Amino acid sequence: MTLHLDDLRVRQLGECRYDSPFSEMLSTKQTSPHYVAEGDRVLLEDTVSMLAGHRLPSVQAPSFEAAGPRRKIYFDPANVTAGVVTCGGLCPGLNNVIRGLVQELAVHYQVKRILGFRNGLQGLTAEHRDDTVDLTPEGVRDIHHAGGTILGSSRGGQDADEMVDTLVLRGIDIMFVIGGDGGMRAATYLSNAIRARGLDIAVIGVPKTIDNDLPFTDQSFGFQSAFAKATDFIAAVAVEAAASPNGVGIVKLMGRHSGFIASYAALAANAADIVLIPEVPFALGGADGLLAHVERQVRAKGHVVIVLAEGAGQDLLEDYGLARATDASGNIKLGNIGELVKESITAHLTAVGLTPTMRYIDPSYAVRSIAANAYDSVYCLRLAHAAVHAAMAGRTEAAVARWRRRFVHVPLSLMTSRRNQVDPDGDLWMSVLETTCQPAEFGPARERERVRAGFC
Ligand SMILES: Nc1ncnc2c1ncn2[C@@H]1O[C@H](COP(=O)(O)OP(=O)(O)OP(=O)(O)O)[C@@H](O)[C@H]1O
Ligand SMILES: O=P(O)(O)OC[C@H]1O[C@](O)(CO)[C@@H](O)[C@@H]1O
Ligand SMILES: [Mg+2]
Repeated sequence: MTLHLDDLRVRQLGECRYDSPFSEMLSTKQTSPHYVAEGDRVLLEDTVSMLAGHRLPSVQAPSFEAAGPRRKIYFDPANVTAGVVTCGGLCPGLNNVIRGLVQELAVHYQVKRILGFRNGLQGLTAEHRDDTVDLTPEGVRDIHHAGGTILGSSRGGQDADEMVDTLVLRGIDIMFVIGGDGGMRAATYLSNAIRARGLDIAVIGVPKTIDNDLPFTDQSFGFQSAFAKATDFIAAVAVEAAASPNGVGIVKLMGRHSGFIASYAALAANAADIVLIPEVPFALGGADGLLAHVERQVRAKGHVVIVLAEGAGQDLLEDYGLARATDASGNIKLGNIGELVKESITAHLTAVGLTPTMRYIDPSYAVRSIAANAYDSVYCLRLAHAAVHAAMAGRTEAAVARWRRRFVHVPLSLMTSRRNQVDPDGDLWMSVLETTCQPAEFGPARERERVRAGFC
């Protein structure tokens, strides 16, 4: 997919006529390594060869609008009502983002009315639209200490027109949607329905997901907290496996289509012998298969530690005739690859006279339900600030993201245009291979979905 400058332009509701509370502060600011001035842009690509590939002067090369406060804003803060919703799976930092949005809106822009819709997009249906929470700086003061979301979340589709009716009936001018790929898709549908009716409502997405599977963002918030927590479980399993005869430690982590949590947690723990992720298919049997490698590890070291993402090896489960079902949001329900790997290893090692001591942990919800760590807390707060500035300046159908360290506005359509995955040819996976010393492939090289490293 070749992206052009126009693909990266963000929609604006209209001319900015009101003075921003940040006007004075911005008057002397210029672009620096630590700041992108209003009107400047952030390049999509960051290598000389990728940039040169466009054969364009840098001002015409694909670039994102920089996020941040503007001197002039679109909405009159005195007349603004903002709405907030959190949707999809839990993720560390949801409460931090809610708190950041409320504080920025209320304290700096003096917005008086902020409504929290409950239980995800369900809260925007006719049935639930009046059951909102009034969000105030006092009310959200301490919420960032807790995991989850004070607003609740859910999966499952809602009618876009019904949701727009809710926004109109509740007088919403700005809607913040905090969600993953599904949430960004929902925000896009909502925006399309708003645009079709010619309404003056801004929709700003704040991308979240512990899977880190959203594109055009360096990392999604909560990811770092989640993989840090996962590291504890790998360390525990490694200790158990090392202290047991023929010890086999397995940790199954979330990661539906993307193995970022498994990869990062394995690198952080630096105790795994094998990492299995959805992006790299593997075979169980055969001289080069997973089971033979596990056997070699147990013979050589006396134990083995495996970290696997829940989405790994789903093709193997299909061989077992597993039906493909979907959840309420249309996401594929995965088969339990952890159980298959565990059972297969137990059977194999027993058959070769190495009866294993199995230590299997599936800490999924324990990893994503925690509060944000210090790094994510800062990140969430800054994303929230960027989201409020974007909305007050009349940007819409856009998400805020950090791209190559800078905060930027990304068109919603782009956020759902592809999936961020571990590139088997990229340097993250190379680090995993360097650390685990596992072979690049288990079994005959299989056809794998190519992950594109660049955008052109
Ligand atoms: N194509 C779509 N059109 C409209 N709404 C959608 C679409 N896809 C998802 N949604 C809605 O967005 C909400 C969140 O989606 P989903 O449950 O997939 O979680 P998510 O936002 O992807 O978060 P995560 O991946 O972190 O769990 C759900 O209410 C879902 O129905
Ligand atoms: O059990 P739930 O809520 O459907 O969530 C499970 C999914 O949510 C995620 O955490 C995020 O999409 C995935 O890693 C996982 O497959
Ligand atoms: Mg999702």
